[in-house]
Amino acid sequence: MNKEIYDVTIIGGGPAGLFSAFYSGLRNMKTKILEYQRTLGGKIHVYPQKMIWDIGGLKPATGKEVMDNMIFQALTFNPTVICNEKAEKIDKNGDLFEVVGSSGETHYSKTIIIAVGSGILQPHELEIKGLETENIHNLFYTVPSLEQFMNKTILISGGGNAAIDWANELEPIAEKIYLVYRNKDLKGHEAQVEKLLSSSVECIFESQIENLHVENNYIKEVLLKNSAKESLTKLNVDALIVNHGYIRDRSLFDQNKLNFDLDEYGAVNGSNLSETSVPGIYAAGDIITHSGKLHLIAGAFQDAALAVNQAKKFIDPNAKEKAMVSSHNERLFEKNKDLLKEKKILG
Ligand SMILES: Cc1cc2nc3c(=O)[nH]c(=O)nc-3n(C[C@H](O)[C@H](O)[C@H](O)COP(=O)(O)OP(=O)(O)OC[C@H]3O[C@@H](n4cnc5c(N)ncnc54)[C@H](O)[C@@H]3O)c2cc1C
Repeated sequence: MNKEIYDVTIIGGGPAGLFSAFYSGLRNMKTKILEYQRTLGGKIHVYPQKMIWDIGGLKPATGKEVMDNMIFQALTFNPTVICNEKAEKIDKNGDLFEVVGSSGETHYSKTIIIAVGSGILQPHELEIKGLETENIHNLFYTVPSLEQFMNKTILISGGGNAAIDWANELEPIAEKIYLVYRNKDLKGHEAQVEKLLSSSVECIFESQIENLHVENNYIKEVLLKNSAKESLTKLNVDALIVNHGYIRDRSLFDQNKLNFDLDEYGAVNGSNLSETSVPGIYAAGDIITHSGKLHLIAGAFQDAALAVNQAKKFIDPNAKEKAMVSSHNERLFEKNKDLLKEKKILG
């Protein structure tokens, strides 16, 4: 059997995995990315139309714009990308790591970067006794585009950050927004909660969805039950958006034959150089916790560059500690010439 061996296999194609792929290319490493979802981008797929302000040097951009740029950058050095592939377990055989994927394929690698974020995220689905909800066309678990909700009457169910953010973002364009939450106090960031409570969004607290009236696979009416008063209210809606949190699949660590040091929440206890407790395996992004951890995209980038530098040294102890800055990096010389010509700086 022909075993294709990679210098680094990156598990997860979100911000941490994507920047790891760019950086490992910069360091001339043969790179593979494994991603469970159909497409790269990670959890930014949950908020493609939210504005992101806190990435250094970048103008405010939507999640989708940031994601597209990160994917473009990650592909600079042509890594092998395998989507629809869940990494199910990691073993070690001699000097090589073996990642077993859901396709049945084994991926061979000298080092690994774990960039699985909070794991594979699946939304908690709405459960109504006796009702199949799968084929309902106007029931949503994410907001793929704001436009489709223009001038619509929308009910949002949930009281966490995502539900509150969606309500705030849809408020200026929707006809009417209701937000229903089973508790009294919303759980989101203070500023966003304040914004919501002073907006036209009608909040219905201590209430939950009791039933849906569905015609031809479209919800026409939602029945809400108030748990304090035991009363029922009917709402006519054009769309229902549900955010009741996510199921996080971190089964990659279930067998944990390699003895990863994990914290009580299942995150990898690592060093602030992105090392895990297993030599040759590094971690980056939301999955790793260390004393300098920054749970932002910018923090994922820093973890990723450090993880790649450590992986490079693991394979070749004589390798330089870090890559040359990109403006001097020899792998970019030719590309730089073309870009400078495009910008008419070079003739
Ligand atoms: C609503 C919301 C708004 C946010 N806003 C901002 C913001 O404005 N600015 C900011 O800096 N940050 C923001 N964040 C945080 C930011 O999105 C995360 O810090 C960042 O996505 C972490 O990147 P990651 O690559 O570590 O993980 P993720 O983005 O979660 O990517 C992990 C990837 O790994 C894949 N994966 C998981 N397990 C496996 C497996 N076993 N096999 C194969 N693939 C697997 C997943 O499918 C996923 O694609 C926000 C987060 C949320 C939820």
